[in-house]
Amino acid sequence: MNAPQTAGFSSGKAPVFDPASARPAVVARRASVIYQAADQPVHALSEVDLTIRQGEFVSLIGPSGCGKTTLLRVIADLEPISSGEVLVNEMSPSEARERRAYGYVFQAPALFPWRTVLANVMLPLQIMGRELSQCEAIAREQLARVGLAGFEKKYPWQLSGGMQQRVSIARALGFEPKILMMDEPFGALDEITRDKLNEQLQQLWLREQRTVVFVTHSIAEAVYLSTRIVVMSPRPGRIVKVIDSPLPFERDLSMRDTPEFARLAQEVREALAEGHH
Ligand SMILES: Nc1ncnc2c1ncn2[C@@H]1O[C@H](COP(=O)(O)OP(=O)(O)OP(=O)(O)O)[C@@H](O)[C@H]1O
Repeated sequence: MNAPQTAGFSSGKAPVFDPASARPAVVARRASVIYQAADQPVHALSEVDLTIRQGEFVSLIGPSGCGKTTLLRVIADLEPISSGEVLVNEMSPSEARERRAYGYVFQAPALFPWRTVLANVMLPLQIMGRELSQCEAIAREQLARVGLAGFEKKYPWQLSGGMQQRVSIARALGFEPKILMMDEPFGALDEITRDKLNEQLQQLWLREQRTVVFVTHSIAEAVYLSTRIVVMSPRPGRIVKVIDSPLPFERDLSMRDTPEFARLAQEVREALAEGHH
């Protein structure tokens, strides 16, 4: 794993995770998921071993059907494992879910069209039983963090796709989850919007030091955002390579033109190709 890179942080800003001392947020040991389909069982995940440390930004990348979403769902207690073990903050995924460890952002923003932007972000906090004024204050703060101050009274359908996705990120961050799970959150967006959101998400991660598990099909996105890239392969769904990023924690989009970025992208591409054989 890489040495912690703290250069460039302004004073008073804590460095992002130190791999040497960070505790494991997620541990999977020989975790398998077999779906019982009508004709034959589907090995969606086969003996996956993976440790994700607190504060890491980990991307899962691989071709369709390699088990990325299944792995995300297993970690978030949305899918049981058939065998093996998964621990989240040293608890079972269901215990972690009860303690509201997760924030989940899906490919489609999944906002309620009849609720305003503010009311959408407030909803999970209200369900948790927080006081209304507190819910509103937190929701306003989270919206400001994703650059949506001033849009509180709008309805989701009055916003662009990228803005809607920022609302769902604000909603997921509202109850301060320890782990942010993101399943291809920007897959449906145009490239320019996607670049902008990638940049904002990277800055958010840098600021908040939250653990992020991120599913993507895009090599460039995985390389730009991640501290570690998990390359997966289908039939059966498995991990073929885990790549530590040598890039510094502070990034901007121009970094994509550097030789280091190109080298890392090439390494991911090769691992994906190997997994296809
Ligand atoms: N509920 C289910 N019942 C049966 N098979 C399933 C179920 N969910 C997923 N699968 C199968 O398990 C495998 C892994 O699916 P999964 O959605 O995790 O892959 P993925 O890598 O996220 O794919 P994509 O990139 O297309 O979203 C696939 O072969 C899929 O068809």
